[in-house]
Amino acid sequence: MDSLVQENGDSQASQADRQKDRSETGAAIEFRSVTKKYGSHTVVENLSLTIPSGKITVFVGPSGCGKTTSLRMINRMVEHTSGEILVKGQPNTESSPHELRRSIGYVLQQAGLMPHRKIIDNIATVPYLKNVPKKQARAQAKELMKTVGLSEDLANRYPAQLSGGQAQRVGVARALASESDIILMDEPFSAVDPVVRADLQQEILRLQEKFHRTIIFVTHDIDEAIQLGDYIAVFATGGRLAQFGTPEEILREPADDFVSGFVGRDRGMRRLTFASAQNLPIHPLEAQDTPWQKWQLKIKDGMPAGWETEGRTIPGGSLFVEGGTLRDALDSVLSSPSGWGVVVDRQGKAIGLLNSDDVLDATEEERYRRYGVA
Ligand SMILES: Nc1ncnc2c1ncn2[C@@H]1O[C@H](COP(=O)(O)OP(=O)(O)OP(=O)(O)O)[C@@H](O)[C@H]1O
Repeated sequence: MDSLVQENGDSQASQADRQKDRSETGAAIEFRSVTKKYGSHTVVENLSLTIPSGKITVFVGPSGCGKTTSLRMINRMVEHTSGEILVKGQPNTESSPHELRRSIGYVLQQAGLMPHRKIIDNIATVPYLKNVPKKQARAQAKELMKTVGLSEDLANRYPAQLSGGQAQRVGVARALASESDIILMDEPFSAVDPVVRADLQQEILRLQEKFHRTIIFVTHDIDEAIQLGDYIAVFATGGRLAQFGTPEEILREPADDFVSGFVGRDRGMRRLTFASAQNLPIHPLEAQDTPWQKWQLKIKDGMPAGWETEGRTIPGGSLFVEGGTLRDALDSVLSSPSGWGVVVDRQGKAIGLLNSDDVLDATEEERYRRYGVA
């Protein structure tokens, strides 16, 4: 298993500890020296990787680096050339591709819904195949529609009558209906616009808190990987696993130039995603409300409604939802026209203000805590 976290600069001891943790929580899937070739072309090279149960593991990397191939080898949609893939401890070659596909949920980029079947029947596909009585399967599918935030009114529509985001929710509901504890997701949100995508990402995190499935999620977007992954496997061109670790580990200590290039120049900003903003002082809303200040926060029905200056109202910046990260806090002060970040509660009501000096000091403290030097 040395290649699991190869070259990532961690001490051998901490690698061993992490590996131990994974085996204690149970490995859902294990790739053992797996290679995939098409003719003489190697698309996945000697992949060794342990995917822990009940967590989201993201495969990320540039186009053509073998992420989808690696995902598909799990349920034998693609057969590996050499090595071994264990699914819950059993070599996947011991089950037929047919069995594997029924027992492992799969969500595709275009949701992969059957166009001539109603939404409810699309969701109930696997239960039908398993001979669950139709009435029961449909009742369960309706429940799942609620779970993934879809209105029951959509049950009798056809896939072409849904938006991209709704179709993806149906895809997720269908994967949950299979009651599989392993779900493969291949770029499921790449075809929807950024706002819907952010909603769907939140939905996955919410569902995961409830269901604790083993999710393997493919994306080429490092931000999506950081947002969703408990663990991230970074693939490099040529089907090589460049690094495996938590998002924080990968941002803090990229294993090589390829990984550091891939995680990007603004990885310092991304790292703030893992720093809590809980110690930041929240100033009262009145703090900026002084005659000598140019800006005044407008509030309507308790919600922030922009900043007023010299008789003009200017839309506010991003809001800092209480309990957010240091990255959210920094964004709220940088994007606010007044330089004050607006703190809201979970219902969106304005409850206070962040001061930019406090936030910048906190980013310095975070660096100090991490590296031990100012
Ligand atoms: N059936 C096939 N026959 C030959 N080559 C293939 C086949 N399927 C995939 N490949 C090649 O294998 C490599 C890896 O493809 P794969 O789809 O796994 O990459 P990926 O990292 O998922 O890329 P993307 O993000 O673009 O989907 C690519 O060079 C691709 O052209």
